[in-house]
Amino acid sequence: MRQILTAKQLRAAEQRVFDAEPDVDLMGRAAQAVARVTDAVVPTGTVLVAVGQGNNGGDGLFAAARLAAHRPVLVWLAMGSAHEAGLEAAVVAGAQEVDAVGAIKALAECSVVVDAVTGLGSRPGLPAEVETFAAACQAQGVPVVAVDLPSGLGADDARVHPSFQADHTVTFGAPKPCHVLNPAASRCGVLHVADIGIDAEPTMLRAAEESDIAAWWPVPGARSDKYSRGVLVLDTGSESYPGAALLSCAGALHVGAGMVRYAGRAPSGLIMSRFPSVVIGDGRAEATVLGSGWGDRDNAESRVEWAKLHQLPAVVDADALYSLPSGRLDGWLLTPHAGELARILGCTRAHVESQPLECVREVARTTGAAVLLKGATQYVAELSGRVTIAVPGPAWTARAGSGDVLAGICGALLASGLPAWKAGVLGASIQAMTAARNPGPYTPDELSARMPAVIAELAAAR
Ligand SMILES: NC(=O)C1=CN([C@@H]2O[C@H](COP(=O)(O)OP(=O)(O)OC[C@H]3O[C@@H](n4cnc5c(N)ncnc54)[C@H](O)[C@@H]3O)[C@@H](O)[C@H]2O)[C@@H](O)CC1
Repeated sequence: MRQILTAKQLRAAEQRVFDAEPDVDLMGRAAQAVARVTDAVVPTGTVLVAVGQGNNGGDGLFAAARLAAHRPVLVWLAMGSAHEAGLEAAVVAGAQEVDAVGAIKALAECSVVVDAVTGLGSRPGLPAEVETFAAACQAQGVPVVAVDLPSGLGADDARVHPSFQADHTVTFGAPKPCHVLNPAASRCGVLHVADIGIDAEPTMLRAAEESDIAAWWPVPGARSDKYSRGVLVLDTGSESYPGAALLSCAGALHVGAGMVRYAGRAPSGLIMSRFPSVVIGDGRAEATVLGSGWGDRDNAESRVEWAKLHQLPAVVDADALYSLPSGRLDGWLLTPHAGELARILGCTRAHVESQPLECVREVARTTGAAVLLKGATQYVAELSGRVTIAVPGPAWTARAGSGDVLAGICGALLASGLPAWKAGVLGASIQAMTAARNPGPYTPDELSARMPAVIAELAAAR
């Protein structure tokens, strides 16, 4: 599990290191990591280091000094002044200074640019000259290694602003929100988290890794049976949208539900012809899935209320999200995408996309349910405000039907006895991981059929 630290938290962690060891050279360690990644990404040719006036520029200058020992290095003091000791070290090592015009001209011969204009202290956006330079790097296809974060982004911000588009970003101690929240994360390229001796303490924002998914996956044991593995009732699909019923069955069955009952309105013959192990009708169950493919169902409220009355943990998806019963929904998992979350909150989709953490936490706080916000980055918020980001995957899954499969997956995991937040994180992650291992435009049901192999791989790795 990776802890994600805000700029303030990282600075506090840094201060603890300085308090314990006042002479520690964190900047030297940061510079070493930047130089190492730069050499690994583009081993030869001229390096152009764009430098700002703060400590991020200092990292860049000490990295320039290291690089100048074995390859040509140019430095551009983009904000006029710069970290004095860093500049001296770079010049002594042989780095050549260029001005703004020289920096743009030099791009034609450079093999890599190091962006050390701003880091943790970054205000969003760039001065015009730097913005022109950043655009020129991209237009000319010169690879960019960003120090801590692509200058122009805000460390704690999901939004994009005029910024560098990095191919690689070297950050220190722990990822910051901009490295994991989209769309900002899409400006970071490959993220390298360098250990410079700063410890990341547990925070309210963290990112799950494949090892977590392997450790948490509910693998049956010698004494397991269909009931102990969990019975799931699917109330999904409708006459208008029978496909959603099939897709939720596919999701639930392919991640190992002990038993799936189908109690929705799609024709039972259709379900049986595709999934003969499904039992038709209500009955004993440990969890239910509501809403996928309901369309404009007339008794939506009463069906959702029914689950609450029977204290049946529910995955609430799609249209059922607008029929939530009053009171706390402890143990439930809501699975909205950004548009659905916006409708629940009464705000715009753009607002949800620019403030995903705040929005997903708000719905978890007001309902008591865990909330899985689906999208390019998938967040699971709990009542406590803790947010776990699921393992990311490729955009191949961004298509109709993926959400129906995901609801079935999460339902099976909920029925197995997992807490709702964990069912959400595991469900979103297994779909993403399966897509990553099977790149291509597989349909959501085809992809679900490949999940058992991924789950077997995870189980074998424990
Ligand atoms: N905090 C830590 O634990 C460590 C920090 N280090 C480095 O220090 C950095 C933080 O240093 P600082 O606090 O000096 O902050 P920055 O170096 O990020 O930037 C602060 C300076 O940039 C200017 N600035 C802010 N936004 C700007 C913008 N959009 N365009 C142009 N100029 C802008 C500010 O006026 C200020 O002078 C980190 O990102 C990292 O690179 C490392 O040396 C190692 C450890």
